[in-house]
Amino acid sequence: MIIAVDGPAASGKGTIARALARHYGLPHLDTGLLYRAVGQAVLDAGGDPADPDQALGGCGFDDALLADPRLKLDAAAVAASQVSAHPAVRAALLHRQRDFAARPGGAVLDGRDIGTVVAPDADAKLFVRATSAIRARRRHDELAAAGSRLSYDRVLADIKARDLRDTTRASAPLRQADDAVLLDTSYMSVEAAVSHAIEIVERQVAARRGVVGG
Ligand SMILES: Nc1ncnc2c1ncn2[C@@H]1O[C@H](COP(=O)(O)OP(=O)(O)OP(=O)(O)O)[C@@H](O)[C@H]1O
Ligand SMILES: Nc1ccn([C@@H]2O[C@H](COP(=O)(O)O)[C@@H](O)[C@H]2O)c(=O)n1
Repeated sequence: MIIAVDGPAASGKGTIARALARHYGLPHLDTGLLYRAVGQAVLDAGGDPADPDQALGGCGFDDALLADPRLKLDAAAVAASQVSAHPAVRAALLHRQRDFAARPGGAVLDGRDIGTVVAPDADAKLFVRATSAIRARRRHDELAAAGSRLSYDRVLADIKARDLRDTTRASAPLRQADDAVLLDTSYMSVEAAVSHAIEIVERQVAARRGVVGG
Protein backbone atom coordinates (compact mmCIF):
# COMPACT_ATOMS: atom_id res chain seq x y z
CA MET A 1 0.00 0.00 0.00
CA ILE A 2 1.29 3.46 -0.94
CA ILE A 3 0.09 6.39 1.17
CA ALA A 4 0.69 9.96 -0.05
CA VAL A 5 0.57 12.77 2.51
CA ASP A 6 0.90 16.32 1.19
CA GLY A 7 0.43 19.76 2.67
CA PRO A 8 2.08 23.09 3.43
CA ALA A 9 4.91 23.71 5.90
CA ALA A 10 4.28 22.68 9.52
CA SER A 11 0.73 21.51 8.79
CA GLY A 12 1.49 18.28 10.67
CA LYS A 13 1.88 16.05 7.62
CA GLY A 14 5.18 14.56 8.84
CA THR A 15 3.71 13.73 12.25
CA ILE A 16 0.75 12.06 10.54
CA ALA A 17 2.89 10.26 7.95
CA ARG A 18 5.18 8.80 10.63
CA ALA A 19 2.16 7.64 12.65
CA LEU A 20 0.58 6.03 9.57
CA ALA A 21 3.88 4.28 8.79
CA ARG A 22 4.00 2.89 12.35
CA HIS A 23 0.33 1.87 12.23
CA TYR A 24 0.63 -0.01 8.93
CA GLY A 25 4.22 -1.21 9.41
CA LEU A 26 5.44 0.65 6.31
CA PRO A 27 8.68 2.55 5.65
CA HIS A 28 8.38 6.34 5.62
CA LEU A 29 10.14 8.96 3.50
CA ASP A 30 10.11 12.65 4.44
CA THR A 31 10.72 14.06 0.96
CA GLY A 32 11.16 17.60 2.32
CA LEU A 33 14.37 16.37 3.90
CA LEU A 34 15.81 15.66 0.43
CA TYR A 35 15.11 19.23 -0.69
CA ARG A 36 16.50 20.55 2.60
CA ALA A 37 19.70 18.54 2.01
CA VAL A 38 20.07 20.05 -1.47
CA GLY A 39 19.53 23.56 -0.07
CA GLN A 40 21.99 22.98 2.78
CA ALA A 41 24.61 21.56 0.38
CA VAL A 42 24.37 24.74 -1.71
CA LEU A 43 24.66 26.95 1.39
CA ASP A 44 27.66 24.91 2.63
CA ALA A 45 29.37 25.48 -0.73
CA GLY A 46 28.78 29.22 -0.33
CA GLY A 47 26.35 29.16 -3.26
CA ASP A 48 22.98 30.71 -4.02
CA PRO A 49 19.99 28.30 -3.82
CA ALA A 50 18.08 30.54 -6.25
CA ASP A 51 20.66 29.85 -8.97
CA PRO A 52 19.52 26.81 -11.04
CA ASP A 53 23.02 25.46 -11.80
CA GLN A 54 24.26 25.79 -8.24
CA ALA A 55 21.02 24.21 -6.98
CA LEU A 56 21.47 21.27 -9.35
CA GLY A 57 25.05 20.88 -8.07
CA GLY A 58 23.60 20.45 -4.56
CA CYS A 59 21.69 17.32 -5.69
CA GLY A 60 24.93 15.33 -5.41
CA PHE A 61 24.84 15.67 -1.62
CA ASP A 62 26.37 12.97 0.58
CA ASP A 63 23.58 10.91 2.22
CA ALA A 64 25.21 11.51 5.63
CA LEU A 65 23.87 15.06 5.32
CA LEU A 66 20.32 13.70 5.76
CA ALA A 67 21.09 13.16 9.47
CA ASP A 68 22.50 16.67 9.97
CA PRO A 69 20.48 18.54 12.66
CA ARG A 70 20.95 21.78 10.69
CA LEU A 71 18.38 20.48 8.20
CA LYS A 72 15.68 21.17 10.81
CA LEU A 73 16.57 24.87 10.97
CA ASP A 74 14.82 27.70 9.18
CA ALA A 75 17.80 28.48 6.90
CA ALA A 76 17.65 24.98 5.40
CA ALA A 77 13.86 25.26 4.98
CA VAL A 78 14.12 28.56 3.10
CA ALA A 79 16.97 27.24 0.90
CA ALA A 80 14.94 24.05 0.25
CA SER A 81 12.00 26.06 -0.97
CA GLN A 82 14.29 28.01 -3.33
CA VAL A 83 16.07 24.97 -4.83
CA SER A 84 12.78 23.08 -5.14
CA ALA A 85 11.45 25.61 -7.64
CA HIS A 86 14.04 24.51 -10.24
CA PRO A 87 12.63 21.79 -12.56
CA ALA A 88 16.08 20.14 -12.91
CA VAL A 89 16.33 19.73 -9.13
CA ARG A 90 12.86 18.17 -8.98
CA ALA A 91 13.75 15.80 -11.82
CA ALA A 92 17.00 14.81 -10.09
CA LEU A 93 15.14 13.84 -6.89
CA LEU A 94 12.14 12.20 -8.55
CA HIS A 95 13.66 8.73 -9.17
CA ARG A 96 14.79 8.38 -5.59
CA GLN A 97 11.27 9.14 -4.34
CA ARG A 98 9.58 6.86 -6.88
CA ASP A 99 12.00 4.03 -6.03
CA PHE A 100 11.09 4.42 -2.37
CA ALA A 101 7.37 4.37 -3.17
CA ALA A 102 7.86 1.20 -5.22
CA ARG A 103 9.27 -0.82 -2.30
CA PRO A 104 7.65 -4.23 -1.91
CA GLY A 105 4.71 -3.84 0.48
CA GLY A 106 4.53 -0.11 -0.13
CA ALA A 107 5.49 3.03 1.74
CA VAL A 108 4.30 6.29 3.22
CA LEU A 109 5.73 9.47 1.66
CA ASP A 110 5.07 13.03 2.72
CA GLY A 111 5.82 16.23 0.85
CA ARG A 112 4.22 18.69 -1.55
CA ASP A 113 3.72 16.71 -4.78
CA ILE A 114 3.43 13.09 -3.67
CA GLY A 115 -0.21 12.62 -4.64
CA THR A 116 0.10 14.68 -7.82
CA VAL A 117 3.52 13.75 -9.28
CA VAL A 118 5.60 11.24 -7.28
CA ALA A 119 2.87 8.65 -6.65
CA PRO A 120 -0.27 9.66 -8.56
CA ASP A 121 -1.59 6.08 -8.26
CA ALA A 122 -1.20 5.93 -4.47
CA ASP A 123 -3.79 3.79 -2.66
CA ALA A 124 -4.58 6.59 -0.20
CA LYS A 125 -3.96 10.34 -0.39
CA LEU A 126 -4.29 12.95 2.31
CA PHE A 127 -3.89 16.70 2.03
CA VAL A 128 -3.12 18.10 5.47
CA ARG A 129 -3.61 21.76 6.23
CA ALA A 130 -3.84 24.21 9.15
CA THR A 131 -4.05 28.00 9.30
CA SER A 132 -0.76 29.82 8.75
CA ALA A 133 -0.94 31.35 12.26
CA ILE A 134 -1.30 27.92 13.87
CA ARG A 135 1.42 26.41 11.71
CA ALA A 136 3.78 29.26 12.62
CA ARG A 137 2.99 28.81 16.33
CA ARG A 138 3.76 25.08 16.13
CA ARG A 139 6.98 25.63 14.19
CA HIS A 140 8.06 28.52 16.43
CA ASP A 141 7.60 26.34 19.54
CA GLU A 142 9.45 23.46 17.91
CA LEU A 143 12.39 25.68 16.87
CA ALA A 144 12.47 27.42 20.28
CA ALA A 145 12.66 24.03 22.02
CA ALA A 146 15.67 23.26 19.82
CA GLY A 147 17.39 26.50 20.92
CA SER A 148 16.37 28.87 18.10
CA ARG A 149 15.70 32.51 18.98
CA LEU A 150 13.70 33.35 15.85
CA SER A 151 10.62 35.42 16.68
CA TYR A 152 7.10 34.15 15.98
CA ASP A 153 6.64 36.96 13.42
CA ARG A 154 9.74 35.89 11.52
CA VAL A 155 8.65 32.24 11.47
CA LEU A 156 5.19 33.30 10.25
CA ALA A 157 6.73 35.47 7.50
CA ASP A 158 9.00 32.60 6.36
CA ILE A 159 6.08 30.15 6.30
CA LYS A 160 3.98 32.57 4.22
CA ALA A 161 6.87 33.19 1.81
CA ARG A 162 7.40 29.43 1.44
CA ASP A 163 3.67 28.82 0.90
CA LEU A 164 3.69 31.41 -1.86
CA ARG A 165 6.78 29.95 -3.59
CA ASP A 166 5.53 26.37 -3.20
CA THR A 167 2.04 27.05 -4.58
CA THR A 168 3.02 29.34 -7.45
CA ARG A 169 6.07 27.60 -8.93
CA ALA A 170 5.55 26.25 -12.42
CA SER A 171 7.02 22.81 -11.71
CA ALA A 172 4.96 20.48 -9.45
CA PRO A 173 3.39 23.23 -7.33
CA LEU A 174 1.85 22.39 -3.97
CA ARG A 175 -1.82 21.54 -4.55
CA GLN A 176 -4.36 19.04 -3.33
CA ALA A 177 -4.68 16.10 -5.73
CA ASP A 178 -8.23 15.72 -7.08
CA ASP A 179 -8.60 12.38 -5.27
CA ALA A 180 -6.95 13.41 -1.99
CA VAL A 181 -8.99 13.86 1.20
CA LEU A 182 -8.55 17.14 3.04
CA LEU A 183 -7.65 16.99 6.75
CA ASP A 184 -7.57 20.33 8.57
CA THR A 185 -5.58 19.84 11.79
CA SER A 186 -5.87 23.47 12.99
CA TYR A 187 -7.95 22.62 16.04
CA MET A 188 -7.03 18.95 16.45
CA SER A 189 -4.63 17.35 18.88
CA VAL A 190 -1.94 15.14 17.35
CA GLU A 191 -3.86 12.08 18.56
CA ALA A 192 -7.12 13.26 16.96
CA ALA A 193 -5.36 14.14 13.70
CA VAL A 194 -3.73 10.71 13.53
CA SER A 195 -6.94 8.84 14.23
CA HIS A 196 -8.79 10.87 11.57
CA ALA A 197 -5.95 10.10 9.14
CA ILE A 198 -6.25 6.36 9.80
CA GLU A 199 -10.02 6.52 9.24
CA ILE A 200 -9.47 8.36 5.94
CA VAL A 201 -6.95 5.77 4.74
CA GLU A 202 -9.26 2.91 5.72
CA ARG A 203 -12.15 4.52 3.82
CA GLN A 204 -10.04 5.17 0.71
CA VAL A 205 -8.63 1.65 0.65
CA ALA A 206 -12.11 0.12 1.16
CA ALA A 207 -13.53 2.31 -1.63
CA ARG A 208 -10.74 1.24 -3.97
CA ARG A 209 -11.34 -2.43 -3.16
CA GLY A 210 -15.03 -1.90 -3.91
CA VAL A 211 -14.23 -0.43 -7.31
CA VAL A 212 -11.62 -3.03 -8.18
CA GLY A 213 -13.81 -5.90 -6.92
CA GLY A 214 -16.72 -4.60 -9.00
N1 LIG B 1 -2.31 18.40 15.47
C1 LIG B 1 -1.27 19.00 16.03
N2 LIG B 1 -1.41 19.77 17.13
C2 LIG B 1 -0.35 20.39 17.68
N3 LIG B 1 0.91 20.32 17.23
C3 LIG B 1 1.12 19.56 16.15
C4 LIG B 1 0.05 18.88 15.49
N4 LIG B 1 0.58 18.22 14.44
C5 LIG B 1 1.90 18.50 14.43
N5 LIG B 1 2.24 19.28 15.46
C6 LIG B 1 3.56 19.84 15.78
O1 LIG B 1 3.79 20.87 14.81
C7 LIG B 1 5.13 20.84 14.38
C8 LIG B 1 5.14 20.64 12.84
O2 LIG B 1 4.63 19.34 12.57
P1 LIG B 1 5.26 18.45 11.42
O3 LIG B 1 6.75 18.46 11.50
O4 LIG B 1 4.55 17.15 11.45
O5 LIG B 1 4.79 19.31 10.17
P2 LIG B 1 5.18 19.14 8.65
O6 LIG B 1 3.99 19.53 7.85
O7 LIG B 1 5.74 17.77 8.40
O8 LIG B 1 6.33 20.23 8.53
P3 LIG B 1 7.42 20.42 7.37
O9 LIG B 1 6.69 20.92 6.18
O10 LIG B 1 8.34 21.44 7.86
O11 LIG B 1 8.08 19.09 7.12
C9 LIG B 1 5.82 19.73 15.16
O12 LIG B 1 6.44 20.31 16.29
C10 LIG B 1 4.68 18.83 15.59
O13 LIG B 1 4.94 18.15 16.79
N1 LIG C 1 7.82 16.88 -2.12
C1 LIG C 1 8.37 18.06 -1.74
C2 LIG C 1 8.86 18.26 -0.45
C3 LIG C 1 9.42 19.46 -0.13
N2 LIG C 1 9.51 20.43 -1.06
C4 LIG C 1 10.17 21.71 -0.80
O1 LIG C 1 11.06 21.61 0.31
C5 LIG C 1 10.76 22.59 1.29
C6 LIG C 1 11.02 21.99 2.65
O2 LIG C 1 10.07 20.95 2.87
P1 LIG C 1 9.56 20.54 4.35
O3 LIG C 1 8.48 19.53 4.09
O4 LIG C 1 10.73 19.97 5.05
O5 LIG C 1 9.05 21.77 4.99
C7 LIG C 1 9.31 23.00 1.03
O6 LIG C 1 9.03 24.34 1.40
C8 LIG C 1 9.19 22.82 -0.48
O7 LIG C 1 9.63 23.98 -1.16
C9 LIG C 1 8.99 20.22 -2.32
O8 LIG C 1 9.04 21.12 -3.17
N3 LIG C 1 8.44 19.04 -2.65
